Amino acid sequence: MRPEDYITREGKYGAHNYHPLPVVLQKGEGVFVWDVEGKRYFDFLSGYSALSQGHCHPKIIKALTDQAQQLTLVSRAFHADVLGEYMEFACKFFGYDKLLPMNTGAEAVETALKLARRWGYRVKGIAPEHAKIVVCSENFHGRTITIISMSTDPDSYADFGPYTPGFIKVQYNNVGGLEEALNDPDVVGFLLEPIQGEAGVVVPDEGYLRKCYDLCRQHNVLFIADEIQTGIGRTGKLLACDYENIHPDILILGKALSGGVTPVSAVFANDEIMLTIAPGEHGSTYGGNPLAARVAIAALEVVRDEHLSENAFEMGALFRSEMEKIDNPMIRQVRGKGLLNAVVTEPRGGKVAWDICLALKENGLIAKPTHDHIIRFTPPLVIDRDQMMEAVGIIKDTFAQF
Ligand SMILES: Cc1ncc(COP(=O)(O)O)c(CNc2cccc(C(=O)O)c2)c1O
Repeated sequence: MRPEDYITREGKYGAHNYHPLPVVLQKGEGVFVWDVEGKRYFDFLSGYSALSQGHCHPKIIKALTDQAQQLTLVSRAFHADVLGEYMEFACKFFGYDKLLPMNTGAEAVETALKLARRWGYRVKGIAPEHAKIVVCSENFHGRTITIISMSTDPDSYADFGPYTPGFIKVQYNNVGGLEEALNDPDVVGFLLEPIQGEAGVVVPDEGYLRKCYDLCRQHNVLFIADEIQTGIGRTGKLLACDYENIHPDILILGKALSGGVTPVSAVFANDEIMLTIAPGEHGSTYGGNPLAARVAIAALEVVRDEHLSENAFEMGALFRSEMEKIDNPMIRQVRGKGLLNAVVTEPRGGKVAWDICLALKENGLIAKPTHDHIIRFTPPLVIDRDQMMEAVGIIKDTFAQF
């Protein structure tokens, strides 16, 4: 089959809920993927930061295949030997009393919202049905109806109403907006991304996170960090919150928690919050399944043992310094932290970011625009200096074509 035949078949039998770049991938290893015709590409999207450990990392794949021949699922009706091992390992890894295991990021975000509301009623003492959660403009936390009820992006929420109530929207990176919102005594939590991923790698001002955290402390409001995209080494620290020495009351992780091998997400909190949910009040069929548990342990061990946070910090600095050398009127800004970076482009001569991504693909590197004009560059954190310089060369040569 030709690549276009694969694409046609997907379009014939699949929902049209994505607009992928016209490339059909068949194999992945480390920072590279190969298409059905055997052409190699640098993967500079990494499954939107899920593949931080690289494609098909041998240690994670071994954990998957070993466990797959042992025990894959028992449901939570029974115990499984590896679940407690994973819970202890991950809780100590991130410094929390407990975790609640789920599968997708959206499920973990929904879980965090339920924990915050439940804590608000049972601990803070908010009147029933009155709990409110503050969220940020241009947020992206997933695609469920409650989550898009928090969104300020019409592409996410239009014609999916009626919407879930109980959210106050404030301007991201604006401490005053949060301060005003926290005057409402019914607020139980503040949910944010430490760096906004889908908004186009929007990095808030230095000190923003710390000021918000301190305001939440002053008002007995839970600081809820969605680190699904920024977490687990992506920004050059284990968590983006580490840049400002903040320990979120509720931490939400997903994506790289399983190294892109199987859906694994988790919500971390200490007992005062986590134990407000009693047996039978929340969960999921696959949440915490033995396969997920074994894979997640391996994925975190890779981040630790291969020093991926530190590598992301160094390679990210190299990437941004090289990008800033490109003298091209289409480049308006280069921004990011660690290996969560983006190039903000300007349309020129009828060409836009999509055209640049098509040309990058032809030159052996795949990346995708977000919001039309922002190209996100997020390679696996295992990328080494030589690979980074080769990829930067492709990007420079491509911009030279525009
Ligand atoms: C910060 C953040 N929070 C929550 C989610 C939702 O995770 P799940 O997708 O696993 O439910 C994300 C997801 N991030 C993300 C980024 C780009 C595309 C897509 C997509 O839905 O195709 C998702 C995310 O980036």
